[in-house]
Amino acid sequence: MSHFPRSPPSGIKVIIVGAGFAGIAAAIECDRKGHSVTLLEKASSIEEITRFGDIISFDPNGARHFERWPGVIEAMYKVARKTSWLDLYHWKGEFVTRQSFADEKSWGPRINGHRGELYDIIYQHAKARELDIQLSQRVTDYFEDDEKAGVVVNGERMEADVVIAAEGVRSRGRKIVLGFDDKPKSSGYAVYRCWFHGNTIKDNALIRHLVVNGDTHSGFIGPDLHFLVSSLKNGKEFNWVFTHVDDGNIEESWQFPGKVSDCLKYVEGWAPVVQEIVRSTPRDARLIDHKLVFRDPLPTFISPHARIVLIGDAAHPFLPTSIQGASQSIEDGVVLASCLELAGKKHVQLAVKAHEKIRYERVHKAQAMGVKTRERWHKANWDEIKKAPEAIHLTREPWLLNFDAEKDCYERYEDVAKGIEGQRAKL
Ligand SMILES: Cc1cc2nc3c(=O)[nH]c(=O)nc-3n(C[C@H](O)[C@H](O)[C@H](O)COP(=O)(O)OP(=O)(O)OC[C@H]3O[C@@H](n4cnc5c(N)ncnc54)[C@H](O)[C@@H]3O)c2cc1C
Repeated sequence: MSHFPRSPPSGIKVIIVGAGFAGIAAAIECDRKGHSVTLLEKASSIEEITRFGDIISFDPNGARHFERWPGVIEAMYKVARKTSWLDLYHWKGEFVTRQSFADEKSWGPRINGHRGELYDIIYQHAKARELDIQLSQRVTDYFEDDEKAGVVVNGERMEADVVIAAEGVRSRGRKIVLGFDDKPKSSGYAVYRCWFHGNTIKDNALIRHLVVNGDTHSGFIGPDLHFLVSSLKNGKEFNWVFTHVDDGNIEESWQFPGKVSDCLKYVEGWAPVVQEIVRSTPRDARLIDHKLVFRDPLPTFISPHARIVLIGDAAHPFLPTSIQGASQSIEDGVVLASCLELAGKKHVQLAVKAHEKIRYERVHKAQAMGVKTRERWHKANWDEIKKAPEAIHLTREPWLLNFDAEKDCYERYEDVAKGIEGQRAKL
């Protein structure tokens, strides 16, 4: 048993499928709340999980939970970007506005950094907690009845009180929850993403300012495209991403290679700085073209017997412009673990139903914000923006960001649970 603070054992056995941010956060939170956890991940090594990806963002509503995992937030601060602003430019290069996030300090920490590095910090914490994390475990099926739930993994059945399906956008858990196979659709957008050493451009007169003045964070907004650039670790590392209209061919993978020549076509006529950033991408840099999938909001996150729960991208994939995908996936684990703690082993199904009630509306409200920001950016009316530049600021609302999912759950659980029981009594 690890030395980290932990509630008394609840006797609740939880299987979690997928050790992405949603799964690993749920595992840590379940451990904190005294549940017994097995985390199954199909990747065969931690390197396989951390190898892919680039910039990822946790807003205060997500990152505040890292403060409760000893040592995690301190380690993250060392590798995270140290900016408290976003500089926004017209696509031809004219500076428009600086959005400051400094006032949000009291809402909690903001963490923006390399997905692999941040993940590794959480993973090491999970290991230090002595969690049962099993790699090379590809779950192929789910089952449940009124008494238990389980998974089929490597041909074997494994059972628990609750199963959490956290396998990302291609979740197999969706089938048992929805009752049918829900195929992803193209969102009509894709993202080119790239990360390389800041040194590569430190002698390039046109763009060196992006890496020789400490950390930076800028966005260039144009018709149907936005281009975000940032530097971290005092300019030692550099990354750019841009969302663009896509042909609808969904290759739902983070490994689809992109080409600089293709990227340049999208930014033809854009500010010389933007074109130079793309042109300067080293040949050996990891440049990927990630097709964004669209999924209709699910009618439910939980299975008919309320013993299997979808969390993270499996339940609700987010657009990058929402900047909430990762944070909401952390909130999911926090709320589910808390509901199970408050309900106790005898009322696991009530806990699962309460989790859904607590999460459903908030998650969908947050999802809708990503669409709004993308529309405001891609269809910007520049005459109007000249008069009121803050019209292209990211929407930063306290209901979403100044929010403690654990506290909220502790406060609301009893009422929510009573509501569910009341409804059942009426049937
Ligand atoms: C490789 C990768 C790179 C990414 N890079 C970025 C990025 O750079 N920036 C960004 O903003 N977002 C990125 N994302 C998405 C981001 O991590 C998620 O949107 C968000 O963090 C929610 O995470 P999640 O845990 O729900 O899903 P995911 O992060 O997709 O994690 C799902 C996990 O489940 C595992 N899994 C899937 N199927 C099974 C199965 N049948 N059995 C067992 N395990 C299974 C997967 O291997 C994966 O580890 C990336 C996702 C992945 C998988």
